[in-house]
Amino acid sequence: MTALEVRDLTVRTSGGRTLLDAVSWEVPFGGRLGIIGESGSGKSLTAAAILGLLPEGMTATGQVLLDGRDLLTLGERALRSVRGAQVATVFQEPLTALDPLMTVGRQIAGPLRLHRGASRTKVRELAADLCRLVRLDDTERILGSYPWQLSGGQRQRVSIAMALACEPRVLLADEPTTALDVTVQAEILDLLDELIERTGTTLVFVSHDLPVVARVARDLVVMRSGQVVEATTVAQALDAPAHPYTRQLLAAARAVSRLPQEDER
Ligand SMILES: Nc1ncnc2c1ncn2[C@@H]1O[C@H](COP(=O)(O)OP(=O)(O)OP(=O)(O)O)[C@@H](O)[C@H]1O
Repeated sequence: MTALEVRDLTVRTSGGRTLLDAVSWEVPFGGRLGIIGESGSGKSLTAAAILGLLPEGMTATGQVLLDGRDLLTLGERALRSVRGAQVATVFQEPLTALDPLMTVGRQIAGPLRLHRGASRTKVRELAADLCRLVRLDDTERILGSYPWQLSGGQRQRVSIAMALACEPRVLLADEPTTALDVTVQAEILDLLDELIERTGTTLVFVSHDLPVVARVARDLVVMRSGQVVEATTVAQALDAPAHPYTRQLLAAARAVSRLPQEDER
C-alpha cells in the first residue's frame, strides 16, 4: 500500500514560471525513496510543497496523497497537525530547525507534549529514551545543553530524535548530512538506516549526492529542471542507468570514487 504519493505536482510562481512540472512518484509503507538531482532541480520545492511550506506567491497543483488524503486541499491548521506528527522532517542544517534559546530537552519535549499529549514526567522519560535511540548516551548533559553547545553531528542526532519523537509515518530528510564531514556523515546515515529499519518508518530522502542516497534509499527518482527524468531503483541506477542525465550523475559520483567502479562490481 502507498504511504505517500505525489501526483502531477506542479508549482508555479506568481509570475507564471513553472518550477515543478507534473512531478509524480509514490512510496509504499516502509519504502525508502531517494530523490536526486543537481542544485535547482526542484528537490527542495517538492519537499516544501508536500509540507505546505512553499514560499509566498507560489502555488501548487496536482495531488499529494498521504494515506490517500490530499494534503494540497488541507488548510493551515490541519497541515500543522500533519507536519511533525505524520510527516516529520530532518533538514541540512539542524541549527535552523533548532531554537538557539531553548535547551535540547525542552525542544524534544515540545512535539511529545503537542502531538502525543505526554505528561511532564513521561516527557522526561521519553526524551531520555529518544537520546539513547540516536546514541546520544550522555543523556543528561545533552538534554540540558543549548544547540550551539553541541557538535554538528550531535545536533543532527537531536533533529532525528525530534523527528522520530511522534512516530511519524513518513520521514522526509532533505540533505540531512550535507553539512557534515564525511565520517560523521557516514555515522548519521548508518543511524538513519538502522532507525528506519527498526521503526518501519517510510523514508523520502532528498540529496544531490548519489553515493549518499545509495546508502539509505531503495527506489530512486531522478529530477532535472523541475521534472522527473527517471524513476528507477538505486540498484538499477548504479547498474544500468537509462537516462543520460542519470548516467552523468553516476559518472560524476564515480569520478570522486565513492561508488564501486564498474569493473569492481
Ligand atoms: N523562493 C523562490 N523564488 C523563486 N524561485 C525559487 C525559489 N526557491 C526556489 N526557486 C527555484 O525553483 C527551482 C527549484 O529549486 P529547489 O530549491 O527545489 O532546487 P533543489 O533541487 O532543492 O536545489 P538545492 O540542491 O540547491 O537545494 C530553482 O530553479 C530555483 O531557482
